[in-house]
Amino acid sequence: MEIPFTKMHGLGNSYIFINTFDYPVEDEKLHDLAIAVADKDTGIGSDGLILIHPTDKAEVGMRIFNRDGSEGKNCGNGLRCVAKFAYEHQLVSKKTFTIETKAGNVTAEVHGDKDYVEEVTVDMGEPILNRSAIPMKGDEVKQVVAEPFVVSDQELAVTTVSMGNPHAVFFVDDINQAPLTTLGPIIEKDARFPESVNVEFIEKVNDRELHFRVWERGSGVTQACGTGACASVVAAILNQTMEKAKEITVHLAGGDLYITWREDNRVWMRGKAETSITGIFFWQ
Ligand SMILES: N[C@@H](CCC[C@H](N)C(=O)O)C(=O)O
Repeated sequence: MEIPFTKMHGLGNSYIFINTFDYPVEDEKLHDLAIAVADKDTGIGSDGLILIHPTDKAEVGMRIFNRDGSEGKNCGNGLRCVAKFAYEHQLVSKKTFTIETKAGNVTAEVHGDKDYVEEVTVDMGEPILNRSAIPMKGDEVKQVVAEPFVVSDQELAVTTVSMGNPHAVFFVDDINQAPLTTLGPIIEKDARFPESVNVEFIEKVNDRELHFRVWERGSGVTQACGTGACASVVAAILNQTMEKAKEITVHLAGGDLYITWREDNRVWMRGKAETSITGIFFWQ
């Protein structure tokens, strides 16, 4: 198969995008295709695969597959890239439009023009906080905030947030010492999270800034995670270390995102999206 693709990234969180308006791909091939394109040696190299697809539920649809071929329900960096692609390729004509995800519809606004969209703002919707909806095992509570969490003999405190996909957020004193590659993969697969979990470590810099590192479910360490940055700001506010309705700058490994948890309970994200390669992927 010769598959036309575009490689895009949000702050270094990179995906291979296939425009299925022009090039439909059969469902049963997507798991293997995601693994194939993501492979840096025999494929293109990325954190996964994203389909930009037609839908009657929104102006454009997005499906995201992690590096291991598993499907995620949401992807903040992917959404900004899909919005940029859709506007620059004239799949949509207005600067504000809806995108369908497996976690529901979101509204995106592009900043720039048809030749070059530089930034995108996305209304990421309301965070989901009930333990059972994360999902996380244990007695039902409305919010899991700074709950004791022992893993590999270490006593941590976890705050969990779903942005349509599950996140476990941990505060650290020094982001450079965060146990990303040691505890990240263990927490991802911890039995308390029946659907696995994305793992974030955050360090508060001041009332308006956070340092952030992520171990993503299905992809491992990535340079950035948009839903993770939203979840981390919600977690910081739930822990009463930051305030609602103020824009927080999240410093990710690949750059900055600007996140606000508004008084109406919706989380807004603003940040860059970039195109790096277009080409043809040859797949046997
Ligand atoms: N990188 C993404 C999230 C991708 C999906 C995630 N790994 C999952 O399985 O939930 C983002 O920018 O949000």
